[in-house]
Amino acid sequence: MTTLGTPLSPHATKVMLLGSGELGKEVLIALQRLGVETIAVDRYANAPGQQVAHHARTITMSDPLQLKALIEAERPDLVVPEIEAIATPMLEELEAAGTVRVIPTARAARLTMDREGIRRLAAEVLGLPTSPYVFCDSLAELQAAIDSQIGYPCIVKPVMSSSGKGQSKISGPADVQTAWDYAMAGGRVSHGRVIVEGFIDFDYEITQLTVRALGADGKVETHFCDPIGHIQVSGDYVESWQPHPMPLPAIQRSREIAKAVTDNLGGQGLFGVELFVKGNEVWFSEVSPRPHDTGMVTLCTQWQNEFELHARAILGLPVNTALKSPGASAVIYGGVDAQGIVFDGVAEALRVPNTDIRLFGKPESFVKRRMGVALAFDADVEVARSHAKQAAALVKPRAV
Ligand SMILES: Nc1ncnc2c1ncn2[C@@H]1O[C@H](COP(=O)(O)OP(=O)(O)OP(=O)(O)O)[C@@H](O)[C@H]1O
Ligand SMILES: NCC(=O)N[C@@H]1O[C@H](COP(=O)([O-])[O-])[C@@H](O)[C@H]1O
Ligand SMILES: [Mg+2]
Repeated sequence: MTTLGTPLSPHATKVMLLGSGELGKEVLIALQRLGVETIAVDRYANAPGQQVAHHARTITMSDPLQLKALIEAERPDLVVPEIEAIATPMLEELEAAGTVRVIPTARAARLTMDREGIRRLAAEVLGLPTSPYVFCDSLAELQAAIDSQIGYPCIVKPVMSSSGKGQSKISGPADVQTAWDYAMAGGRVSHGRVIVEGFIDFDYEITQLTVRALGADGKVETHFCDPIGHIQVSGDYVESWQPHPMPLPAIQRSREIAKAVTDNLGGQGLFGVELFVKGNEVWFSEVSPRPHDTGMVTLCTQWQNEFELHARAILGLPVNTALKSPGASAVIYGGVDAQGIVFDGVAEALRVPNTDIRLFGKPESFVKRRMGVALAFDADVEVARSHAKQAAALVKPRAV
C-alpha cells in the first residue's frame, strides 16, 4: 500500500530533486499535484524547478560533503537525480546506510553518471550492440585508438558531459587536435578522459521511454511508451516527435534492448533509452535513468507525460503510457548571452494551430542554452512537426 502525506506537515512525503532544470521542474509539478513536499536543488539560484518547489537549495552537487550534509539535514523519503554530475558514490553510501532511497537506485545513478560505466555495462556485461569505442586519457591515446581500431569518421565526447557539450565529429586526421581541445573545454567536471566512438550511419534515432513501476502484486512491471523520433544538432536535441513510424521487428528489438538495460539498472522510475536504428538493426547509445529532453514532446502527446510517469512510478503508483495524440516538440534557444531576457512573439506562436509552449524561466540566457520548447499535436505527426517548428521560430528571445 502506498501512503502519501500532507506537504509542510510532520507526515509529508518529501522528495528531493538533485538538478532542477526544465525536466526537474515538470517532475516537481507532477509531484506537487500528488501532494508531495518538494525540495529543488541545483548549482545556481532560481533554477527553473526551484521556482515551483516548496524549498530551494543551492549547493555544489558534485561535492560529496555538501551533498551528504544537505540530505542529512532535509531527510527526504526519496532523492531523485535530475542531472549526471552528482557525487554518486556518496549517494551509494547513504543508500547503503539506509539514510535515503535514491531513484531509480544509487548504482544506476553512478553507472550513468559518466559514459564509461553505462557503456561498459551495456556492451561488455549485457552484450548489447553499440558503436565500437575506446576510452582515452590523452591526445596521443586518442590518435592511436583512431588509427588502430576506430577509424574515420568518429565521434569524440568527454566521459562526463550531456546535451552534446564538448562533443564533435572527426572526419579525418586534421580534426583530431580540435576535437580533443573541444572535449577538454566542454566536460562538466574536468576529467581529461574522452570516449571515441565509431560513427553509426543510422537511418534515424529514437528515444524509447521505458517505465519500471509497481503492479498490483507489488512487483515491478516494465511499460513502454511509443517511440520518440528526434533530430540532434551538435549532439543537442532540436526537434522530437511521437510516435516515430517503425517496422515491427525494429520496435521489438528496441524494447528488448531497453528491457535488458533497465532490468539491470533496476529500481522504479522512467528511463530514456537512446537507440540508433538502420532497417531492423538497432544499436544502444545511452540511457537516462530519468525523464529525457526529447521526451518533452509527451507534454502534448500522452495522457500521462514522462514527468507524471516518473512521479507515479517512484511513488509506487500505477502508470498508463497510452498515446493521446501524435505530436512534436521544437527547442527555443536563447540566441543571446544575457540575464533576464524577454520573449517577443509568444501570442503569434500560440496562434499556430494546436500549439503550446513552455518557457523554463532560466535566469541567464546563452546563445545555445535551451530556454523553452514549443509543442504541437496533430493527427498527422508531420503536420505537428511543422507547427512545432513554426511556433518555436516565432518566439524571439531578446536581451533588454
Ligand atoms: N557513435 C555515434 N554515431 C553516430 N551519431 C552519434 C554517435 N554518438 C552520438 N551521435 C549523435 O550525437 C547525439 C548526442 O550524443 P550523446 O547522446 O552521446 O550525447 P549527450 O551529450 O549525452 O547528449 P544528451 O545528454 O542530450 O543525451 C546522438 O543523439 C546522435 O545524434
Ligand atoms: N540532455 C540533458 C538535459 O536536457 N537536461 C536538462 O537540462 C538542464 C540543464 O540545463 P542548463 O545546462 O541550461 O543549465 C538539466 O537540469 C535538465 O533539466
Ligand atoms: Mg544522448
